[in-house]
Amino acid sequence: MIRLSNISMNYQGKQILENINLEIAAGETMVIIGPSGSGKSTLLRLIVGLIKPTGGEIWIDGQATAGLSEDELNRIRLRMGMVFQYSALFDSMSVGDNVAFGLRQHTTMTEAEIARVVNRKLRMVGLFGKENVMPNELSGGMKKRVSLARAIAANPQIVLYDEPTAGLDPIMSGKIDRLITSTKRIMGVTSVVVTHHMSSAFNIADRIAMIYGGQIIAIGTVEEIKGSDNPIVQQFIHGEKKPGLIARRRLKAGC
Ligand SMILES: Nc1ncnc2c1ncn2[C@@H]1O[C@H](COP(=O)(O)OP(=O)(O)OP(=O)(O)O)[C@@H](O)[C@H]1O
Repeated sequence: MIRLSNISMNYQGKQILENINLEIAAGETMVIIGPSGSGKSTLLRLIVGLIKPTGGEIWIDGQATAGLSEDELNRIRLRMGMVFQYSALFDSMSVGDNVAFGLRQHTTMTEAEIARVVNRKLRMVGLFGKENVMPNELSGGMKKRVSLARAIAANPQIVLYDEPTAGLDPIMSGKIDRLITSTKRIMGVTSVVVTHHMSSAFNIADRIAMIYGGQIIAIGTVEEIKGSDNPIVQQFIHGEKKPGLIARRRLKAGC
């Protein structure tokens, strides 16, 4: 389980997140939506421990992360895998070496064991036999899948996805959505997914949280979010421009 308690985050005095409270149950897929710059990626980086909050506490499986030693934090990080925006593969390494990277760094597995895991994870994401291909030979969708294979190589309990379908066509986006869902089903992972694609959000989410103005302004199941009476949420999920401005006008006009 992931619990954020009164999380705040400032960058150079600019408040990005303010008193965020969020609980994500084990095995749940939580999708985070919100306008560009609202702090969605920041939230993921806080959960994975790449940055520290300026206020509040983060709990992973009942353990508060503040005050832990670097060793203890590393043990928690090993239970998480992250699929970064733009895939973030190492261009000079083959697909197989990219997937093996964390296993070589953080485990005592033999090369033969690592090769078996790489093989299995590439099969899971539909890239069986692509170990020796270099990243620059792959399409954007294939890179995302390698990135997912790398994220799940060490059998994490939590997988964080930063815009996994950005820049992909609808067919490949659908494929990635199904992979996120099958990874949850097969491995039982807890997933946190940041996306701009509402169709993806609706396909994969157990619950959706919307960040706006540094706060979570709505949280609920797909049906609850679709039926939200918050005009900002409605404008965002229907893709209208300038949600804040239009919403304020509508609220003023009482419609
Ligand atoms: N390291 C940093 N230093 C200073 N400001 C930062 C840093 N990282 C993010 N920000 C700022 O924090 C705000 C939130 O950024 P973040 O990337 O979390 O938003 P986002 O909702 O994920 O945006 P997008 O949907 O465009 O990816 C932005 O205004 C961004 O410029």
